Amino acid sequence: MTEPATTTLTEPALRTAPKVLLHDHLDGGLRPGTVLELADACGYRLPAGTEPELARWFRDSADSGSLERYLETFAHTVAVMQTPDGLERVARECVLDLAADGVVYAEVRFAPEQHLERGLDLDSVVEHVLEGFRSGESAVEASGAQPIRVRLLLTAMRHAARSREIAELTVRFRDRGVVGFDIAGAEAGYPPSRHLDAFEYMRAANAHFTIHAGEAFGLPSIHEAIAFCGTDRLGHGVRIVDDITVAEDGTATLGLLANYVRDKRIPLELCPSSNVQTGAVDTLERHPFDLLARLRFRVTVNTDNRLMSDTTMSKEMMRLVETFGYGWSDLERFTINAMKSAFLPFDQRLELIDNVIKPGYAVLIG
Ligand SMILES: O=c1[nH]cnc2c1ncn2[C@H]1C[C@H](O)[C@@H](CO)O1
Ligand SMILES: [Zn+2]
Repeated sequence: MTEPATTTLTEPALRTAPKVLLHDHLDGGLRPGTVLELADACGYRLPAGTEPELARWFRDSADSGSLERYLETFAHTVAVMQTPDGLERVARECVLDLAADGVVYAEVRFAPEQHLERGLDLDSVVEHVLEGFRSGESAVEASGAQPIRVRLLLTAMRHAARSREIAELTVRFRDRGVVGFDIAGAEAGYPPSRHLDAFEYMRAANAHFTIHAGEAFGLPSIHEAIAFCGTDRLGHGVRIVDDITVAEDGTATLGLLANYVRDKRIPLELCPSSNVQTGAVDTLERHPFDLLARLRFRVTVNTDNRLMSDTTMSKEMMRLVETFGYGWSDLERFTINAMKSAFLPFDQRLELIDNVIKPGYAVLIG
């Protein structure tokens, strides 16, 4: 009897592998064609008039080397997500696009406070997005494709002052598809401890949250997110590498904070392409992903903003494969890391690991 052969690791093969996505912004993942159509419908002026031009505009503008300038591009996606139809369509297409890429579980986030410009209130903004998710999930199921589960995280903008309200909104919707809370936006000058009462509220409610930290700003921001705010996960957290010294012979020495993050298995939501675009790292080759993976940090692979980075989960994984030489077993480990770190109840995480992820990679590994 011949051994089953290992499937060659190509991008099309990777699209068939079960993938888990923890860090993806709803307003960073629109289809360029949808941005154009929605802008047309509401009379909003965009910086480009055709799909390829607009796709390129987002990617090039996001390639700025600065988080602040990267974030400016979101004005154009947020502008077309102000109506029930706009929100539902974007949410539905997000689910369809992730499913087509082989994602089996995703936590997608957005900031409801940015979608009130045309009279919607916070609760209805969330309801429309959840409706779009449900519609997308049903369409995937009806098509006979591999099912996908998509849950929502609610983000508060760190420069604003609505985090407590958004934390309460998260808890209000906890049984209807919202599984966690986050803060995002420019990091420098807006430390996570500014939003302490929101995090204390979440902890008192036994509810989950993640914090964008250690992206544009270094260790102090990660320290605050963990020690003062009690975050469950780190959004990016890539600058934890500043607390690791690597000697010429390759031996790594971890500082107190890096040790704590590794000991406590605090998940790192790493977003390789986005990190290069915002200047959090110089190049993909110099991304600490591989060092952190070898040191057995709880690393996960994420897209951050599929439109701005012109990426997908399969592309992000393929870039890591090409840069660091990973094989199927590594990708399976990163996927299981992500599933273990999801804000779903434990039994559902286990079920996806045992019944979907492991069997999926077993076929590919051969
Ligand atoms: O990588 C990021 N860092 C900080 N903030 C971000 C990042 N990507 C997107 N955002 C912001 C811009 C969006 O409008 C907001 C909510 O999704 O979150
Ligand atoms: Zn992000």
